[in-house]
Formats: sequence, C-alpha cells, structure tokens
Amino acid sequence: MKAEGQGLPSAALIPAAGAGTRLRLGPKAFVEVGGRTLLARSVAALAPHVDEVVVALPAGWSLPAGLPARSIVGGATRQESVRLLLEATAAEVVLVHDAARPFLPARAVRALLEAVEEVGAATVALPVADTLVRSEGRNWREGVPREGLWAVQTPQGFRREVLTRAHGAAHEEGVTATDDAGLVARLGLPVALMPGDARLFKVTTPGDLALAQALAAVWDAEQGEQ
Ligand SMILES: Nc1ccn([C@@H]2O[C@H](COP(=O)(O)OP(=O)(O)OP(=O)(O)O)[C@@H](O)[C@H]2O)c(=O)n1
Ligand SMILES: C[C@](O)(CO)[C@H](O)COP(=O)(O)O
Repeated sequence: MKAEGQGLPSAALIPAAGAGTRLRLGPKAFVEVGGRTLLARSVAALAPHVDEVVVALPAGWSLPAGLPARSIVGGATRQESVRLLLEATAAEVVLVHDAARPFLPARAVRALLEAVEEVGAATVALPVADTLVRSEGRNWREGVPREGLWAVQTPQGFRREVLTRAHGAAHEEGVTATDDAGLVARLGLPVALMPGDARLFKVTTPGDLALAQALAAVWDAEQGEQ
C-alpha cells in the first residue's frame, strides 16, 4: 500500500464480476496467465499506489487467499458493479480498473493520479491507429475519419464526488455507458486523456488470452528488474 499520510485517501476499485462469456472459460478474473490470475495481477499492480483495494466478484466466488484486497458481490452489469464498489469505499480518490487488463504499468497509474488531482477525472487511452469503417453486414461505403479518436482503456481515476454524481445521474436516468469516464463526460465535466499502453489490452477473446500468455513471461521478467 502507499505510504501513510501521502495524498488524499484513495482506493482501487476492480470490477471482476463478469461471466467471461466471450472467453468461454468461466469468470475471467480467475483465468491464469503465466501462473497468476488476471485478478491477482491487477490487484498487485494497483495495491502499492492506494490505501485500499476493493474487488467486485461474481456471487458465490471468494477472493483468493493472500490478495491485499477485500471483496463485495458485483452487479448484473459492469456499470452496476462499479456503482456498488463506489458505495463500498469512503476514499476521496478512486481508480477503477478492469480485472481483465492484467498488464498495468506503474507509470500509467502515477500519471493518472496526478491528472485526477488536477482535473478531477482522467482515463488512459491510445490514439486509434487502424482504419475505421462502419458496416452493417459485409458491405461498407465510407470509412470513419480516425482523427481525434481514442481507444479508451482502464484504469480511470476520479475524485469521489465526480464519479458519485456521474453514476447517480446515470442510475436515475436509466443511462448506460461502456465505461465510467463516459458517464462523467456526458455531464459536461472534463476528463483528461493520459497516455495508455499497448500492453494494457483487455483480455476479452481467446486470441487476447493467447497474446497475454505470450506476454506474461516478458512482463514478469521486466517487473522483476524494476
Ligand atoms: N456484471 C459485470 C460485468 C463485468 N464486470 C467486469 O468488468 C470488466 C470488463 O468487462 P468484460 O471484459 O466485458 O468482462 P466480462 O463481462 O466477464 O466478459 P463478457 O462480456 O465476454 O462476458 C471485467 O473485469 C469484468 O469482470 C463486472 O465487474 N461485473
Ligand atoms: C471499460 C472498458 O474496458 C474501457 O475500454 C470497456 O468499455 C469495457 O467494455 P466491456 O464490453 O464491458 O468489456
């Protein structure tokens, strides 16, 4: 955990309650790469930077022994799991991070925390590098200009009151978004975009898992050197 008395009380909130439908190996947070679960890797990456780590798990699942975290039961959607996590902490600064993104550089966490202090809300993201098209079925006529488009990753960081307001408004209005920064942005509040990392990809499909298996040994060796 971070040094006592350093900065505002902070928490890492890890939604890990998904079913892993696209990966087809059961709840994804418990899938292993390089001998450690996705969840253990995400917790270990965040714990040194915050005062506490809270994880949302699927009903009936427990936190593996030895993880520096506590758990709650998640909701039916990612958005609901994050709302429940937020209710479960009193921290003034919260970092929300998908359990399914196991390779999280410390540099990204530090940059995010600084941006939250300055702006109130921030997310890591990468500029889109591929050509984009909108298609219904096989045929498409026009590409989508990619200038100004970003692929948003996690972690995302917020002052507590900002995220509470965003989730409260979404809940009341029945609005859903694919991430928490989106819920803040729709209120017209600023969200800083901080440099993400190609290795921060989300393990979503079997192809992603193969990539993660290949990366794990290199990643672990690099972390050992730091
Ligand atoms: N009800 C849910 C759904 C998702 N998540 C979490 O949100 C993150 C991103 O979601 P995703 O990659 O979509 O995970 P799953 O929902 O497990 O995947 P799928 O959509 O393929 O079932 C994951 O860490 C997942 O565990 C959650 O906490 N609660
Ligand atoms: C939150 C997120 O990881 C940001 O890119 C993403 O939106 C989650 O999407 P999912 O379909 O719930 O995995």
